[in-house]
Amino acid sequence: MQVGVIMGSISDWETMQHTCKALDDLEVPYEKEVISAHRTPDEMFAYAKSARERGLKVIIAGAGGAAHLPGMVASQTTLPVIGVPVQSKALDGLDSLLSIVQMPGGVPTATVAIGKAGATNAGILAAQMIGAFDGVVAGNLKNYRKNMQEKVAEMRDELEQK
Ligand SMILES: Nc1c(C(=O)O)ncn1[C@@H]1O[C@H](COP(=O)(O)O)[C@@H](O)[C@H]1O
Repeated sequence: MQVGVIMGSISDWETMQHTCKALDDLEVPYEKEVISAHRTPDEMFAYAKSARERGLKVIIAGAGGAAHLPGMVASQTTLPVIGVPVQSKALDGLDSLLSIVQMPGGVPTATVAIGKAGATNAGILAAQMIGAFDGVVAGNLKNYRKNMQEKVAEMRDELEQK
């Protein structure tokens, strides 16, 4: 597996399924797991520490509220970590976003937007990181962009009918 997709709770799946969909579309092999820095700290450390030797290239971590999972995973690996802020009920995901993005200097996490669009972008960004060194994935990304452009062309046709 090239990408590890982890989430703090099964309740994050509604968001994180969009990360998995993007990786499926781009044909990047991934594994998925529920792991929490707060609720399963020992497993979180073991996962992060063993990630590189297990062959992962990128970790995508989604969490909501006090979203410490991406940052804590990043502290235990030198693989790139992409954090997905899950939209929380109480604060609409602003808490998740700030918990993930405001890392101290020296331990970065790449941070995407809150919710579905961010989750999709996390998958694409991971593919782009891998595609920097992998011609097959780079080709899949090129096709993905081409499809997007074709969809915009369809929108233009549709707009003309309005
Ligand atoms: N932010 C974290 C972490 C963590 O950062 O370790 N573990 C769980 N959670 C978050 O708690 C929220 C509510 O979880 P429940 O729905 O299980 O109560 C989820 O969005 C999860 O990501």
